[in-house]
Amino acid sequence: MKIAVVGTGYVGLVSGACFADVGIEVTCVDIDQKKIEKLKNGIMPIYEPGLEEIVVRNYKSGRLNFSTDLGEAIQGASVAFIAVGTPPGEDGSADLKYVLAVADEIGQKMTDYIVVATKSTVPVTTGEKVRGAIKNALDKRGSDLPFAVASNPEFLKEGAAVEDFLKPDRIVIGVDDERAEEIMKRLYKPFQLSGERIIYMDIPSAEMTKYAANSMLATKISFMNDIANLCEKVGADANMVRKGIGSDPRIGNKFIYPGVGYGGSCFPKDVKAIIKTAKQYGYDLRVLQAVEDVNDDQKHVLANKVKAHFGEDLSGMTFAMWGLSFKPNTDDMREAPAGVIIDELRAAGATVKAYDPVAMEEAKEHYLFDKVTYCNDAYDALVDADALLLVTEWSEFRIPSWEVVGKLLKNKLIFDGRNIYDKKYLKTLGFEVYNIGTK
Ligand SMILES: NC(=O)C1=CN([C@@H]2O[C@H](COP(=O)(O)OP(=O)(O)OC[C@H]3O[C@@H](n4cnc5c(N)ncnc54)[C@H](O)[C@@H]3O)[C@@H](O)[C@H]2O)C=CC1
Ligand SMILES: O=C(O)[C@H]1O[C@H](OP(=O)(O)OP(=O)(O)OC[C@H]2O[C@@H](n3ccc(=O)[nH]c3=O)[C@H](O)[C@@H]2O)[C@H](O)[C@@H](O)[C@@H]1O
Repeated sequence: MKIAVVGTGYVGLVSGACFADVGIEVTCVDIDQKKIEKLKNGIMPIYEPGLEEIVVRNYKSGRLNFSTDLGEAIQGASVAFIAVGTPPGEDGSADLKYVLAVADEIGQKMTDYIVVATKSTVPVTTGEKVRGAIKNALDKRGSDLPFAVASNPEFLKEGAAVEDFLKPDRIVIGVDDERAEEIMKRLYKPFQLSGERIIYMDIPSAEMTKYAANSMLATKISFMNDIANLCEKVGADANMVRKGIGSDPRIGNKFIYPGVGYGGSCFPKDVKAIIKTAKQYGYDLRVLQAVEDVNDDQKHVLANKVKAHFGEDLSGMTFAMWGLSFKPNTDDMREAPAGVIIDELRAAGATVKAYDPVAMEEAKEHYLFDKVTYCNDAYDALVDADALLLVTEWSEFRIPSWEVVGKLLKNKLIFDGRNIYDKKYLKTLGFEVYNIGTK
């Protein structure tokens, strides 16, 4: 079986490599020539654990190819996945220009029946727009080649993307064409090792499922951040409360970790987009508006604690920051809370020395530029700093040498934005620790 994956980013590259790994012939397509050249030379454009190994292995075996030529890639392919970005437009709605450009190009270049499956996160009705764009392009050619559209939203998490793709909780397929359903069933057979994991539904429901899933997860996080902030005020311990509620399977113990707010390329944009969709239909998603508001505020919580300790004016002060990426195990800086915290500290007159195990190049080139001093290692960031701010919970930050930390910092003072440090233990070592609602 042969497929094309158009858009070779976090989702397209991982999906393409994983499909190739189970024996499918895959061509990953991108308009970014440099990215394609890098991949052909075994250089990964993103950091994702386990990705390099399966990309290189499958490229060498010939099952995985990289190209900038969409027309060639879809020749003989049963499915063309659209996996390009859907960034927020100015009004918060998902910008579909990349998705529809690909649909148009497929319509221009297809030569046989093909299933065009949208993997990008797209609002309800996009399936119809994709169908329209392909049909339009075919009409312009005077062609009536048959095709089908499908919605196949992706649920992988960055930092665990390969694992998530190879062992999905579920595979959602929105489809309204029997032939297309059969093709998708065959394609996903290798991922169904234990039991039936495909959920078939109509296309709008599949599109909505993706937004509902991300919105629910974002809701859990904002809810817990709100509760943790209250815990702090009333003298309760958010860690204990988290354990206490998480043990109820109806609530579950995942995604209820308070912190400095959710970031990343998806929760912020998808929550905005679904709110916008609802507005277009005259409906107010009040819960999700609150989720977004709480998250916007939560990104300021750590800097506010710094100011509550030192005062509003931080002129001449230096802060060490451990972690820049929006979560561990990724170099992705999109909507990373670190950016908001850095801006706030700088606006109050402070300077920031930062260290992140993998995201510093990305931060330097695309997001933070020269807003911070980038350090060689975690300890280097502490030299002459007035306090340490833990922003991303990379494993290597969990058990540092407290003796060294205490010697390098000017004050034994820590602002722990992810609740990874034991406040009581550190107190015995002479550290003062502020965190998100735990004792
Ligand atoms: N990043 C993630 O963890 C997840 C993302 N998604 C969704 O998947 C979609 C893609 O997200 P990412 O992979 O993060 O985006 P990305 O920005 O990493 O990658 C998109 C790629 O598409 C390419 N592209 C743009 N226009 C093109 C065209 N006309 N032809 C060929 N290539 C083109 C870009 O050059 C880029 O390499 C988004 O809708 C996102 O919401 C869904 C689940 C997880
Ligand atoms: O649509 C997407 O792109 C993806 O969005 C999220 O994945 P991702 O953004 O990669 O990472 P998450 O692990 O979900 O973390 C998102 C943010 O929430 C924060 N978070 C997560 C969990 C938690 O308990 N507390 C918390 O603050 C993380 O620090 C991070 O900033 C979803 O988990 C994926 O299922 C989905 O496919």
